Amino acid sequence: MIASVERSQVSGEVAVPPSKSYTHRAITISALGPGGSVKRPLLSADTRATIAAAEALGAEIAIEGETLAVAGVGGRPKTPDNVIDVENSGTTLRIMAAVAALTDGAVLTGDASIRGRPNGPLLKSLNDLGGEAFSIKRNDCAPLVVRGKIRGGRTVLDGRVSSQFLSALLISCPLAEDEAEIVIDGELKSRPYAEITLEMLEEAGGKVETDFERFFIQGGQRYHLEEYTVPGDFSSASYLLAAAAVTGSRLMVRGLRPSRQGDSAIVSILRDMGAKISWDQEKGDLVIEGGDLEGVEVDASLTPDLVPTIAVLGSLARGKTVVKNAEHVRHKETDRLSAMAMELSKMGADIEERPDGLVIEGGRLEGAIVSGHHDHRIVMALTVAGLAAGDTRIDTAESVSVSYPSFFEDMARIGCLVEVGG
Ligand SMILES: O=C(O)C1=C[C@@H](OP(=O)(O)O)[C@@H](O)[C@H](O)C1
Ligand SMILES: C=C(OP(=O)(O)O)C(=O)O
Repeated sequence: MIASVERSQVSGEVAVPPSKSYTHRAITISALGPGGSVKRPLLSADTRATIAAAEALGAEIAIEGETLAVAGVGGRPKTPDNVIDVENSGTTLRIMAAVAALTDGAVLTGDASIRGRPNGPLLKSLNDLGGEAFSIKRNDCAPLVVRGKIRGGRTVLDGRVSSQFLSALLISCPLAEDEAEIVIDGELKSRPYAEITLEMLEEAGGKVETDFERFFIQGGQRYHLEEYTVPGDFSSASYLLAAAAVTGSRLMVRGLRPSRQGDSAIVSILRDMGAKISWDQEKGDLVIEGGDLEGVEVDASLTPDLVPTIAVLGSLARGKTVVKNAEHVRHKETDRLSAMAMELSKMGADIEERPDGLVIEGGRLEGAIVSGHHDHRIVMALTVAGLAAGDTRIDTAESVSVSYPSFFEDMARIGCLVEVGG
């Protein structure tokens, strides 16, 4: 589908969708215990893939209005009858591969993007912990074959590629028989996502001891996540906030309470760039007023999903914006450093791709025909660019369903001139 965006202002108020990362974890951890209810979950393509995978592993999950009623497996996931298709969701692939390593085994695969994303460190660790796991094509990518059962033991995990490998092991190891020790090699990228995993495990009674270099996990644990309400998503919020910032508009964004989500850094990044922000943290209401923006330097190690948004903000700000420490942003739905450099260049941006980031000399953007690369975050970021530039067409717009299915409806409701069709 093509999204056509015209120059426009935004106004009024909008509520952010629920967090994708918390929803994945709430479903999985609830499904691994006796079950319970997950309230206000994000229902998107990625989280539906997690629901389907949890069902394949023996849980029963019913969507009842704004709640998921989960009947769990009580610590013993069952061997799936069929291949698990995670579609476009890296989080689902990594977490469910480790959960499948508690069963007799499974085959996991997904769409073309998933079949190009790396899993080497996770496969190594599952083998170190007593399981058997390999990539059919021997390229570390899906299709993956996982055979049980991990028992425990010690493994060294490369932290530089994705935190999802660690999150996956943190969720599965407590249910294995013996104690496990995970030692992180190199800088742990995207650490806040591992912190979200630990927070959710703690909610469910799971215990992990760590100084973030080593993780000690007792075996034979059980989870119980009786009821959990999913918080708002700061990565999704970044597009709404950026839309106000680049168009000089005033917007109230609701559903944003302080959170472990690393992407809550979007608030301080926008402040640093010169946007006026007032935030009632208790209510979760944030009011932003855009205007002239200044370039910033951002270390994206902890916040990879903000990079497309920051690239657009930097292209429209005065002066230089530098994004660094973002090598891992190349291993997402697409290589997002290369995709953003390519597409924003078509809109007239002065943007240079570096091995670990982007250097942008801000200025104006012009309308153009651009590609969303089948990547939800590229599509949403380019929509924001189109709001400032006008006359912009973005292909593969349907991919917003991965994390923010009502994105275009929400944008239209706050005044964005956008039409989706074809
Ligand atoms: O665990 C998670 O929920 C996620 C972890 C991050 O990935 P990496 O750890 O691979 O950087 C992030 O980019 C992704 O959108 C969601
Ligand atoms: C990279 C993302 O998710 P995942 O890794 O789950 O595909 C994302 O949502 O930007």
